[in-house]
Formats: sequence, C-alpha cells, structure tokens
Amino acid sequence: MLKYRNISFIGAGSMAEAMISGLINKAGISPERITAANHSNVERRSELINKYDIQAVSFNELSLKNTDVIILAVKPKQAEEVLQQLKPNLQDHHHVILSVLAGISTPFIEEIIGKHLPVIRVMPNTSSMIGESITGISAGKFVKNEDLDLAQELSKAIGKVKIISEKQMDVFTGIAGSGPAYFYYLLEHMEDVAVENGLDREMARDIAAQTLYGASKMVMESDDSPAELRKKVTSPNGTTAAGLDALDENGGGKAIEAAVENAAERSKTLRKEFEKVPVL
Ligand SMILES: NC(=O)C1=CN([C@@H]2O[C@H](COP(=O)(O)OP(=O)(O)OC[C@H]3O[C@@H](n4cnc5c(N)ncnc54)[C@H](O)[C@@H]3O)[C@@H](O)[C@H]2O)C=CC1
Ligand SMILES: O=C(O)[C@@H]1CCC=N1
Repeated sequence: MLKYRNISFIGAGSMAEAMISGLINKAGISPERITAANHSNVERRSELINKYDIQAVSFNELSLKNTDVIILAVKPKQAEEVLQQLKPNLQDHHHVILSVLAGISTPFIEEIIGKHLPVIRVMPNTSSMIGESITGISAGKFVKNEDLDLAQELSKAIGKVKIISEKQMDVFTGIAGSGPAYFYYLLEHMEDVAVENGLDREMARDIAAQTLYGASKMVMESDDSPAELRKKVTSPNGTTAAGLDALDENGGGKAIEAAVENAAERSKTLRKEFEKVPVL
C-alpha cells in the first residue's frame, strides 16, 4: 500500500510539487514518507520543507536505501545523466521507478539502469496539486501486477487514472499533460475581452472559470456527447451561433487540433533528441 512506502522525487520543480501537494493534502500521505531531491537550488528546498514539511535534499545527499518508490521528475534532457548516477544504488526487488518525463520511453530507462527493475511511465498534469489530475500510466517490461497497482494507487491519489499503451503516451501528453495550458490560454483570452467590455478582471476570471468548470462537469455527468451539448446551447440565429461562426472563421477547431498534434509530435521529438543510448 502506498501509505507505507517511502517516496523520493528526483527533481523538485513544478510537477514534483503538484504531485507532492496532491499526495499530502488530498490523499493524506504522511510528509515524513516524502523526499524531494534537486540539483543545487537550496532556496527551493527550503520552500518545499516549509510548505509541505517533507524532506528536501540535494541529489548527492539522497539515500535510496530508505526509498521504495523513485519518481523521476527532472527535464527529459537530464534523464540519461540522472539515471547513470542513480544506477549503482538501484536494487532489484526493492525499487519501483515511476517516470513523469515527457517523451522518454521505458525501454530507454530499462536499458540504462541495466537491471530488471519495474519502470512505469506516468503522465500527470499540474492539477495534481488539487487532486484533479488525469494521469496516464504505461508499464515497462519488468512490471508486475503489484507494481502497476501501486502506480495506479499513486495516480488515483492525485486524480483520475487511465492505463494506456506506451504508444498512446505521446497523444495522451498532448491532451492531458499539456492540456491545462490550453484551457488557461482560453481563459486568459476570455478574461481579456471581458475586461475590454466593461467587467472587472476578478469577476471576469470567476465567470470564465466557472463556465469552463460547468461545461466540463456537464460532459462528465451527462450522457450527451460534447457535440450534442454544444447543439443544446446553440439557438438558431442566436448569440452562440454567432460566436461559433467566428471561431470557425478564425480556425478555432483546427487550432485546437494543431495544438494537440504539435505537443504529441514534440513528445516524439524529445525521445529522438534525448535517448542517446541505442534501444534494442
Ligand atoms: N510541468 C508539467 O505540467 C508537467 C511536466 N511533466 C514532466 O515533468 C518533468 C519536470 O517538469 P517540471 O517540473 O515542469 O520542470 P522544472 O524545471 O520545474 O523542474 C525540474 C527539476 O529537476 C531538477 N534537476 C535538474 N537536474 C537535476 C539533477 N541532475 N539531479 C536532480 N535534480 C535535478 C531541477 O533542480 C528542478 O527541480 C519533465 O520531464 C516534464 O516533461 C509531466 C507532466 C506535466
Ligand atoms: O511542457 C512539457 O514538456 C511538460 C510535459 C507535459 C506538460 N508539461
């Protein structure tokens, strides 16, 4: 069970913090069981200690003896270096490795560490912070059912979870990993135009965010598809039809598709760029 495992994050940036916050504040994981290790930023470590009461150390100080679950949360370009450094201290039948790194594959990680350790890719998003992530998980070749159960339990602690194949990871990243940014971008624009048209910013933000939240909840709770729900908003010759016409004329639908495709493509490119060790 997750609550009896010691978890070490390698990398202490935005994604590690979002997961730490969700694990402690939403899933009730004891902060004593969580350690975050970063490269050299001492202020960042103090910030995490003060905010969450976890242990935060430099990567060189991190002991893997008392760690059960290792969560890789550095940038994809740091994957190889960090894995090479971890390698001597990794133990079969002890450590489980979860990687949140966009693009980086489980065969690459398995190849570098050279041991039969369970490696699982998890792709959360920053809504983990409030327990509202949707996290994709895909298993490497040495993963047993109990390891997958653990990854699922951890992912459920920070939101919802979908088990996917590794091939689906790129598009999952394009939709869910990067997805919050598209919706923030949409909200930024709605807020700006609302302010230009006479609402104060705080009220505009609240209105736009609640509208997105309500629409999202409708999709999750009703039996209608998004297209059917859209039709129910759209009165003939009404305001919504006018708004949707403008979206179409300005390439709104195509722009959204292009955003997801470009992000998924970038995930593939990251793999090509940073997987220098040849994968068999
Ligand atoms: N930010 C997001 O929304 C999401 C990010 N991810 C993935 O999470 C990973 C981290 O992303 P962010 O947190 O946004 O980046 P970030 O730049 O905020 O954090 C990276 C962390 O890695 C640490 N680091 C760098 N080199 C290190 C080393 N040699 N040893 C130990 N720590 C080292 C840095 O000190 C920093 O704490 C990336 O691989 C990204 O693809 C995945 C899903 C969503
Ligand atoms: O922008 C990125 O590369 C990371 C992965 C998914 C969200 N943030």
